[in-house]
Amino acid sequence: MNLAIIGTGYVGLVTGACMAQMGNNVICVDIDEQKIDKLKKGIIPIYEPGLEEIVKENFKIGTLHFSTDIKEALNKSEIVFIAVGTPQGEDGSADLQYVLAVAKDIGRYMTHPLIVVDKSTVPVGTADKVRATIQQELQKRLESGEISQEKFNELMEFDVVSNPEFLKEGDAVNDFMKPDRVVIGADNPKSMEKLKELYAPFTHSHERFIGMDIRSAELTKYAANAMLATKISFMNEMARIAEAVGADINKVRVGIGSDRRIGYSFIYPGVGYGGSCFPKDVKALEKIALDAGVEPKIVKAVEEVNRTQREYFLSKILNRFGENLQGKRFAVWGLSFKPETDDMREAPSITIIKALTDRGAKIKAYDPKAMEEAKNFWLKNIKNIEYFDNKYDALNDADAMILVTEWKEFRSPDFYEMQKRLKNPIIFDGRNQYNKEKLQGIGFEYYQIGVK
Ligand SMILES: NC(=O)C1=CN([C@@H]2O[C@H](COP(=O)(O)OP(=O)(O)OC[C@H]3O[C@@H](n4cnc5c(N)ncnc54)[C@H](O)[C@@H]3O)[C@@H](O)[C@H]2O)C=CC1
Ligand SMILES: O=C(O)[C@H]1O[C@H](OP(=O)(O)OP(=O)(O)OC[C@H]2O[C@@H](n3ccc(=O)[nH]c3=O)[C@H](O)[C@@H]2O)[C@H](O)[C@@H](O)[C@@H]1O
Repeated sequence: MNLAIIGTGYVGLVTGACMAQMGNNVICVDIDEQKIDKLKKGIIPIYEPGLEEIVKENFKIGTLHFSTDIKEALNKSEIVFIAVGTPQGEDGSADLQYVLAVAKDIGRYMTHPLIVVDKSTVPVGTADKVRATIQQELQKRLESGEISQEKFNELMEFDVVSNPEFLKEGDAVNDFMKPDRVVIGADNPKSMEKLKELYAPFTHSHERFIGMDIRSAELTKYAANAMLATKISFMNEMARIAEAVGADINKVRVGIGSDRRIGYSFIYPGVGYGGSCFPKDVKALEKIALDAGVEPKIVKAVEEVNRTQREYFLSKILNRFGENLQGKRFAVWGLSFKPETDDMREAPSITIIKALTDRGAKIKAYDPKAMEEAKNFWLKNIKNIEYFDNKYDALNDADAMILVTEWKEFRSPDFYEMQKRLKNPIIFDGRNQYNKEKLQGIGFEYYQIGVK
């Protein structure tokens, strides 16, 4: 099929590349000219495992195109995906300005009735707003004489469908290619059939294809993210309880995860969830509920536990070194919000590094992929930070090492090399990566989450 994907970020680029890989003809559109120029030169603006290969391959064979011209892209397509950002607005709700700007463009430039698929995470009722925005633009075109009544009637056959995306960064291509499910919210059976056909190669059988009404599909996305965030906050609260009563959260995790009704995934305690989605989506769901007159007690608590989890981790460092950190140096391993990505949005490392440098500490940072992002943007205003190309070099003369992101290369480091480099053999592990007995046995002072 001929597809246009509007917004070439984490979701748009992965969707475009994977759709092209399955034999569709795809045009990826973005308003960011630099991004599109880079992509045309084969430079992938984000780090996402496996993405570069399929982008280059499909670009080369001509199934994947990049453009800043939405008009032309709409002209050549039968389905258009909206995959632009929906950041947190001032009152906590999702900011729809980018989605509605695309809807406006669609109404303005559509030359035949399109199926408009909303892939961005949006509040319940947004599909209606997208539909209304497109209709308004068509009406204007009719009134100005740009299109005839006949053409207007034809264009009004367009449809809006909800298709929330569930991929996670760091494994996005895999998630898109082999999804647990594809959710489509559509009122029109013809659009539902079309989307079923488009997604058939990804869902193999139709069992993974879940069709529903639009509002349920929109809410499904928030419910999924909030449920995953709830699991994490629950475990972070449990970790604090475990530590207070002298239990070991690592053992408790295995003890409960073995119950298939609970499962092992998303029950890893840590420094709190970050990233571009959980924080904003939990907040947006809270707003959706309040606007609908429902008090979202669990959702609020999930957010509160997450916020205070970073403080709980920080307090371990402050209890050990005191509130005044003048003259102290800390090596930080891991800056991105999770492994296998260079994304720094809402990364716990930002809060932790700011809190330490505000108290006078110097930071020696290392991350396998996110250092450029950190240096040029997210940690740009922090003076007392130095970046190293090697995880061991960051340790030299540091008072302690702080592990914030659990990249694979941190899993089994050379502890003797670490001891040689560090001023004090002290580790604050925000992701429970190591064995306490083993580390203590070789002379480390080791602090982790949920273990005294
Ligand atoms: N990042 C993720 O892992 C996931 C994100 N989502 C949702 O998908 C949506 C997109 O997220 P990301 O890909 O992370 O965002 P992003 O910020 O990486 O990319 C958005 C892109 O849209 C472009 N854009 C903005 N306005 C435009 C316009 N009028 N025309 C064309 N392009 C425009 C921006 O320049 C940017 O390149 C959000 O609603 C997010 O909540 C859903 C699932 C996973
Ligand atoms: O809507 C979205 O954008 C996406 O949000 C998350 O994906 P993502 O944020 O990319 O990454 P996750 O693997 O979910 O991690 C989110 C945060 O939770 C933390 N986490 C995760 C799992 C866990 O057990 N413990 C934990 O602290 C991670 O460190 C990270 O900071 C969801 O997993 C995706 O399904 C969803 O599509």
